[in-house]
Amino acid sequence: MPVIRTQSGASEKVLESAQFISEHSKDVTVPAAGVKRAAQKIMERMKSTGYSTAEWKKHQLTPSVANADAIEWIFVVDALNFSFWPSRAAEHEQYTVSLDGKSYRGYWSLCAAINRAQREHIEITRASYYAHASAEQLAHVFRTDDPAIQESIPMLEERIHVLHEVGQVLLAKYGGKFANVVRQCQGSAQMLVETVVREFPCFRDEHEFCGRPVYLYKRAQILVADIWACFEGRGDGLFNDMDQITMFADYRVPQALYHFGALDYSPRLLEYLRRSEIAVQQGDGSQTQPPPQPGLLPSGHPWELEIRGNSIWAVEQIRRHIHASGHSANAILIDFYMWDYAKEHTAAMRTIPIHLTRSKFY
Ligand SMILES: Nc1nc2c(c(CN[C@H]3C=C[C@H](O)[C@@H]3O)cn2[C@@H]2O[C@H](COP(=O)(O)O)[C@@H](O)[C@H]2O)c(=O)[nH]1
Repeated sequence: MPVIRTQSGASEKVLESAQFISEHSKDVTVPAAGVKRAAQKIMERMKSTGYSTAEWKKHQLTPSVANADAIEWIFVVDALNFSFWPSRAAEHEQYTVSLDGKSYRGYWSLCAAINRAQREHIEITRASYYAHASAEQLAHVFRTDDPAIQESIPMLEERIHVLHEVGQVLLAKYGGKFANVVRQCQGSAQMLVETVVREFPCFRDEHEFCGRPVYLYKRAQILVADIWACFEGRGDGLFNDMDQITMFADYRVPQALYHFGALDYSPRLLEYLRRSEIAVQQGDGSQTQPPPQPGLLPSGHPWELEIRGNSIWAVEQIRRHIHASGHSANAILIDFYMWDYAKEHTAAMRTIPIHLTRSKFY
């Protein structure tokens, strides 16, 4: 019997936070013309490719079978699914993992590292392993192809802490299996998001904006969405309230939204981001321009929250426009499409600066 929700669920808190951020933003807006352009592009794509959850398992790195092992794989990946942003500009210096003759960077390098470990008979998706694995063992799992030229996986210490934290909770309370957490939520995506942020602190993507708490819950929502997509909305992936899940406020989809004109930045924010990017790219100290304020945009900075909150709000406006045009698409499929678009059009996206904060939240 599916759970009937009463108080506002986690994703409703996210959408309400996004609206509040958008209404109180000074440097980021959601232009209606860009929303319309993006909605039309997405509807064209959905008509031509029939974009659906079936796409999820087609990638060579995602599980090809929807079963209990896939849930544990998704949980470990989404617990670590943050901040692959390189600190140097040269692509060949970015953290890279190769598998079956292909090299992967960014999010896919994480998936490749997990799959490589499994090939090496390291039980990286078992809580009994990662809850207590040593820093050396995990540094080996997330090693680069070539430490001589490539930087290490960003934020390795945070990733080790995250694995220990989530693994020990799973062992103590859920028999070591995230599948048990899923099944306890009886088909409610909202309950699962709430349970994840309650039980696993590293998923608590919560901040303060204009003096009040705001909730973004990017990784907790993408975790639920990946399970839903992997199982194509059936079995353990059957949730009765998936349409409440919002866009996942990462650092790629904002680029695609800006590219479509569904997100716009003030001149001063754009100038800051561009200078920060130059500062980061010339990280060897030979900076031709004075660096912006000391350090980069700190995590939780109003500008970072304006970009993330308006991204969620922009996707919601796109979803409403698609719905008003007589088509249906939830925020998840719109998000997946925008993320894949950003990855396919990397060159075009490169001209669009993003906030360069590294954070374990996204
Ligand atoms: N909003 C949103 N953010 C997403 C994803 C995904 C992967 N999902 C795909 C996997 C299977 C399905 O086919 C999905 O399409 C990763 N990320 C985020 O991007 C950032 C990494 O970027 P780069 O450094 O360029 O690889 C990082 O914050 C990561 O958390 C998504 O779907 N939506």
